[in-house]
Amino acid sequence: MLTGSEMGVVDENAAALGVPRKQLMESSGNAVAGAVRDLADPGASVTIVAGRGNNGGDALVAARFLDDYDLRILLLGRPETITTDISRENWNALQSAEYPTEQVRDASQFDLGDPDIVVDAMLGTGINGALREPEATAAAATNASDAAVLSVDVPSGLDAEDGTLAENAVEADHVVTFHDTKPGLSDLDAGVTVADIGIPEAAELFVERGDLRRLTRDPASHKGDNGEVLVVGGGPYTGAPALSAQAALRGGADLVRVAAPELVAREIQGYSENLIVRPYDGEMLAPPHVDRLAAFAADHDTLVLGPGLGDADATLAAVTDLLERFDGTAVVDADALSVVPDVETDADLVCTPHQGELVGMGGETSDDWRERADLVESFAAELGHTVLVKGPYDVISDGERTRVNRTGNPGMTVGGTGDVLAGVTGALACVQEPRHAAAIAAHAVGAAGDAVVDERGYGLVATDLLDAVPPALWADDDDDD
Ligand SMILES: NC(=O)C1=CN([C@@H]2O[C@H](COP(=O)(O)OP(=O)(O)OC[C@H]3O[C@@H](n4cnc5c(N)ncnc54)[C@H](O)[C@@H]3O)[C@@H](O)[C@H]2O)[C@@H](O)CC1
Ligand SMILES: [K+]
Repeated sequence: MLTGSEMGVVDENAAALGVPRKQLMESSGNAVAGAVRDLADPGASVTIVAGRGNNGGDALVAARFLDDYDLRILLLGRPETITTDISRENWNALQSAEYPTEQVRDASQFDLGDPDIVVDAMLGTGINGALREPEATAAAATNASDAAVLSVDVPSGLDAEDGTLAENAVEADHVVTFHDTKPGLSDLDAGVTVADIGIPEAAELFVERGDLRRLTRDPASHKGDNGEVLVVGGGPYTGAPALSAQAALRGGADLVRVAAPELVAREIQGYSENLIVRPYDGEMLAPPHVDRLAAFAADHDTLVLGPGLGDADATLAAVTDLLERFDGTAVVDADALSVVPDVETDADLVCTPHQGELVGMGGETSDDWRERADLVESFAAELGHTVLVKGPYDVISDGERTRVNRTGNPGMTVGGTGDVLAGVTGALACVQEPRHAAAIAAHAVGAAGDAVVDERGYGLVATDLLDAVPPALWADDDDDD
């Protein structure tokens, strides 16, 4: 099952793979026509009630496949108010080809007549709230008629995010939905058909720009609403935690703090005035620090644990202890990864190993990315956490669902890029499910690296990625919806 917004992600991923939505609309329309044929023989009267969005567009396409039926095509509203280019193009095609179209300029003009079939294409996944006019009147007339009602994608009035049905929704007898079923459809007293509209499986497997649609930023949000990240790192190394923390800021977090040993805290602060550094005594993380750190960590949305910590026994013991006392989301990277297989924690972990670290954790790898994807999935299931294995094809899995990211380039084998990835993942995990955070971060950091190399060639360094992360996350690349 896919929600309406998940469907938007998949559909834009399909476009990124070269299968644009207009092609999908053609398939959807064909599927709608097929469903009409299943209900009545040629010659039957079919009234298409089309809204102004892409749901209506699907039915406008269907009309061209139903030349042997007695058609009426009603557009709810004026053609100038059609909301998408592809729907408008399909409307214009019907005009040019002299199909029997009519415009319903306001609800009082709506006359459904007495057709054998009503194709309900008023509203699909783009609905918001109860039906407004003229859809409300059209839905009431549809519900009152004796016609068989075939709804396109969802009955108009069904919210495909949560499956709730508006009180004035269309009462469908049949639904032809696209690609996958939607929330709420199984509760209806209607026959539901799922039509394959030619979305490649890769649109769900590969992380593509459609995944960036999950990122939203509330215009009314306040400092903190977009995430507070605590980076626990540093000791033997200072650059790594500074990179992760700056990357978390570039990844959209509001507040990023670094907890680091006193010995190196000033040095870490010295890299950037954007960082807030909280020192703890000594020169490396050790068990006596955990009490204070655990309390501090609880005030943050996510923890990024590992960058530059080193692998001293005392440090790893402290990492274990900290994870056992934490119940939020933690991105675990670098030396901290080695404790994960044995740790008992209520936290949701996102582990970000490269293939060497994966093997060190007890996972298996393979040169073949498909095989590796399967291995990572099993390993994530075994751990009970999300795993992002870095490589030319990054594999992200929570043990049940597995994604593959293909951005990035050989210039990114340089040190520090993993710290950047951990930081961006930590930021995104403040506002996304862990698996989405990891997938989007892998995609964006890889794309940032690609942008830097496109511009300047190889020889990139990790700090180059920082500036390139925001456009890779938020640049609006949307073509047509
Ligand atoms: N996303 C996808 O993968 C695909 C989507 N397709 C179709 O596109 C549909 C979604 O299209 P859109 O996003 O354009 O949205 P819709 O066609 O569902 O509706 C959008 C329009 O409805 C208006 N509207 C919203 N709430 C309303 C309410 N309560 N009362 C009256 N009007 C309201 C909006 O202002 C907007 O003009 C899907 O349901 C499906 O039929 C297909 O063409 C193929 C692929
Ligand atoms: K509909």
